[in-house]
Amino acid sequence: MQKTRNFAVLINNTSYFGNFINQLLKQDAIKGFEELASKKGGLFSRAEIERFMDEEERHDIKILTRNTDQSLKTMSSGEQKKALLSHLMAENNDFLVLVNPFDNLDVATQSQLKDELCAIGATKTLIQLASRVEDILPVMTEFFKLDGDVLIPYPSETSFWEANQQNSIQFKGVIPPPLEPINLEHPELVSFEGVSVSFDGKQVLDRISWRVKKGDFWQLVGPNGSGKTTLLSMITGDSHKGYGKNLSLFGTKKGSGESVWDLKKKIGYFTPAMTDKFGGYHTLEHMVISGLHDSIGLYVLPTQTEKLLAREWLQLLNLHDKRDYLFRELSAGDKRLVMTARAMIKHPPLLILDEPTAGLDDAGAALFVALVNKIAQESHTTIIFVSHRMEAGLHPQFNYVLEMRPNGSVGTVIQK
Ligand SMILES: Nc1ncnc2c1ncn2[C@@H]1O[C@H](COP(=O)(O)OP(=O)(O)OP(=O)(O)O)[C@@H](O)[C@H]1O
Repeated sequence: MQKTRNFAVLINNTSYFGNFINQLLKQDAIKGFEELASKKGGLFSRAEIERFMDEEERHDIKILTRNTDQSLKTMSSGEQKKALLSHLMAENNDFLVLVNPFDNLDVATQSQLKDELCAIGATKTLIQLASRVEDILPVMTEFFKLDGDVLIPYPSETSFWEANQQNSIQFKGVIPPPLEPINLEHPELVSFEGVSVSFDGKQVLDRISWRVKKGDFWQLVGPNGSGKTTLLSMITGDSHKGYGKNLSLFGTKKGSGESVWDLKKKIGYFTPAMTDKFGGYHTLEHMVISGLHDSIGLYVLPTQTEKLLAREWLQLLNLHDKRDYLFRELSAGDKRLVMTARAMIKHPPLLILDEPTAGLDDAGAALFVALVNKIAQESHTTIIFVSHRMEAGLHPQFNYVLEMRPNGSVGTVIQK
């Protein structure tokens, strides 16, 4: 029997992969992929999950979650991906296009999905678009790179790997200081003491005790569905689950006076979803300055001092030449650097980065990690970095590891 041909397509933050995917799914003939013309394909991607989520929320149409009462939105990333994959398999497609299939997944779920995809790839053609070379499935037989909208074929697997090695990256310059430092009296920013959380009678977190102090650098790690987002949303005030629990933020017991707005002033927050639905018709300069006004995008005239500070940040990020570009014109990697500068410009006591490298290519992730390490070294800001992937090169002082148990996740501190 002839071996199935599977196609790896390396993408980076300047690849126009939307067009390529549309052509594949419209059954057009694409050079190098001719055998797929007139075949039926399915799409396995984050955007597809979001499309189904929209269907549920706006039109009340449950497709991926037909067999459960839970909504797609409240499922963990792993649960959402499983639901999409079984839907695609039931559709009996001839081929599947996978877009960064392992993003947002913890190590164990990644490895399960990897096994499942390799098994599928033995009989069904896979086209894997990958931003990270380490994600490329071992069943791939054909290798391409998508540069802008140009598909570059590699004559062999070896030539592909040789051409795509990574080098380490450094920033030049220092982290610009804040306009007005925010002074905190209390040395402890976050203190969970035996906090448990349940949803619909099912316990998700079991007696969490976690203390985060001034200047700490933490990585929060845990499998999909272990409760990382739930923990973070109690800190940022986006979940009411923290009230009535033994949780103190910046020295004040949650629910005893401080408004969510007061809390948000002390926290810089970034997660890639923040800009997914954002039009981005603001210049880079205004985006960075907007962090001083707690908005995304600037809706007031900036002062000269604010402009000077934004200039320093953009110079550090090597984006000063693009200061008048619109945010939407940037690559995904550059957008995240700008959003981090925006979150960091006032040097908040706490900076939370929720899966900030998901979907970035190797170069983009390495640059992002270098910026976070630099912020940790050169500022007094406490960092909580959430990521499933042990980012090569990230230097946290501690890991807070959530481990799933039948009665909810328990947490362990690991000093690095
Ligand atoms: N509002 C909600 N209603 C019902 N269940 C919920 C709700 N929010 C979260 N859950 C459930 O709680 C568990 C923990 O979810 P959470 O999103 O905090 O995990 P996570 O570690 O952030 O996952 P991931 O890494 O996939 O994002 C999951 O089983 C999820 O389905």
